[in-house]
Amino acid sequence: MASSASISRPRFRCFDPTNSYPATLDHPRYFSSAVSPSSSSSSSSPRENGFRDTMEISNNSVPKIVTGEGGYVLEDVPHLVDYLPDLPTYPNPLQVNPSYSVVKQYFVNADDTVAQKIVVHKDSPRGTHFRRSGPRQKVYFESDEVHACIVTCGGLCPGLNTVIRELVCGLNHMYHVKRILGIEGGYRGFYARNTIPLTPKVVNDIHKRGGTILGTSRGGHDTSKIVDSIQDRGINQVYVIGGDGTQKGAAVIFEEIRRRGLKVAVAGIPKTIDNDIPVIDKSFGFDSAVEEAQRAINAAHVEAESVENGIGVVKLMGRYSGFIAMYATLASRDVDCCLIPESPFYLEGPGGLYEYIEKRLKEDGHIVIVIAEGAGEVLISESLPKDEQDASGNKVLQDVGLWLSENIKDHFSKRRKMNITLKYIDPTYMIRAIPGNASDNVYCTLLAHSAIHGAMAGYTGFTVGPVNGRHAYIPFCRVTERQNKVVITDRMWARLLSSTNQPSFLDPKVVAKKVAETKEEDTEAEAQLLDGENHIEATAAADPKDCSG
Ligand SMILES: Nc1ncnc2c1ncn2[C@@H]1O[C@H](COP(=O)(O)OP(=O)(O)OP(=O)(O)O)[C@@H](O)[C@H]1O
Ligand SMILES: O=P(O)(O)OC[C@H]1O[C@](O)(CO)[C@@H](O)[C@@H]1O
Ligand SMILES: [Mg+2]
Repeated sequence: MASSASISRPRFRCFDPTNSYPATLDHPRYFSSAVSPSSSSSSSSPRENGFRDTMEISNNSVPKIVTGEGGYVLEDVPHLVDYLPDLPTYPNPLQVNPSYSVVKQYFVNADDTVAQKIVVHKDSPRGTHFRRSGPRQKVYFESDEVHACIVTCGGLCPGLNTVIRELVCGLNHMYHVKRILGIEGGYRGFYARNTIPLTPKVVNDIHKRGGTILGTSRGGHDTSKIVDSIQDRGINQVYVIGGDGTQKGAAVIFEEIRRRGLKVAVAGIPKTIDNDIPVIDKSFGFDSAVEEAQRAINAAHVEAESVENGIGVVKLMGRYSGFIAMYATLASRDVDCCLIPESPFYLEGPGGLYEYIEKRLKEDGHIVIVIAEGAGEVLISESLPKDEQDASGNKVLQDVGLWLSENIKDHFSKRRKMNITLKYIDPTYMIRAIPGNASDNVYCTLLAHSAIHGAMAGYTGFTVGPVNGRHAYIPFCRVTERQNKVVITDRMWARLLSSTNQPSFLDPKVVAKKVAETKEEDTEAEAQLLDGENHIEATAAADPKDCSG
């Protein structure tokens, strides 16, 4: 837990195993939450800079927490020397790379950490930080020793091929790595499929294509078979691209690798079109999806306004999080109603959806509704109960767009005897299959490079991603412990409501309850809103979470 900076304790130095100089965090306490700071079970390993007594690292994979003055907390990521203390280091080849050696301060300072909260009050604690990503002076792999592999898992997402390309080119161009394997067909490909040798030439123009050249899958995560395959093939850097399930799978692989004492770095690159991964500012592919969704919304609008009482319904992806629907709605300005999983709605009666549709039809002659695929889950499962799961254990959702369209037609044609024309558009898989747009492609480069620099520097068991605009290494557990969701008591959702003029579908008592719940449980969600708004009053405690369980 964050301790008061006023407590007097010895001045320690924070060890960064990848720089030749010690970091100088004031009064940090370097410990694992499972091992008391006074225990010294695993800290006696010699380090090349001689700082072996300045820290304690657990043999167990538990959060590495450094606390400092003013409520400063660093949630650090594992490093290979945590369990392989005698690893040699090498100068980073970028030191003599003509492109990079001229860049002032190209190497990341050992003390650099990235704050999770950037809106603070005068007396608020400094709060949680993550290790800043980027190249280190020293690396733990020689270039010709590296045997990397890349795997893509879960659903498709714009930009997947760009990340693959940038990993291959980055490893090759920056670190002269020649041996890179593509694992075909997701996790199961480690033990059930062939591998593809990846070179810059092979991946040269794959960023122009949607999907993943490696293929993907759900399910099939057999940890020991996967780690056997890694060990048998002599792979020592594993780059895993995928969503929350994939990052959980990567965490288990990392644990097994650590248990076997292998010199293998495991780096996760978060992929989620739904933007449901927490901590990071946003996920790659999200901007592309929002942009592509405009075409479907535009079509729905054109259809709806061309006929009498025209209703356009567009379904967008978002199993548990309505970010795509919310941002596509805000961007389009043609949408009259946006329905997302986080905001329950109802159809009948005063303040309900039917009443609102009728009002819009009377006033404007048409209405466009955007619905996220996970919205109205309670309503739909009441009328069409179904309990199916995909191979990864995710609930298979019914087609809420179709369900809503049928219900609207039924209500207005049969019960209200109104002549309506409804067009339902489901562009979900068309959106998911496009290549990344320009901004996502640049973002993918940064993610890939962060992952490469981290693995080369010996970090492992981490996910990369921007936190308040600065790229950081985030422990797996922090991105898998919960899902990122739209906070409907936040200003962004209020902006949407004021832009569409739709009812909130919530009575004031429910809103008050939501506000209370948000403050209690979901303090971090607010810290990484896409527009960068923070609610520090809800996060003042800044306690590091033990997400080891
Ligand atoms: N708890 C877990 N432990 C180990 N492996 C897991 C776990 N959850 C999911 N996986 C594995 O991760 C892979 C991807 O999971 P999943 O299908 O849920 O997609 P995802 O990564 O969450 O992406 P998407 O955003 O498309 O859903 C699958 O191969 C699955 O078996
Ligand atoms: O049809 P699939 O491959 O199961 O994917 C559908 C799911 O994948 C996602 O796009 C996440 O990748 C969800 O929005 C959606 O529910
Ligand atoms: Mg998932």
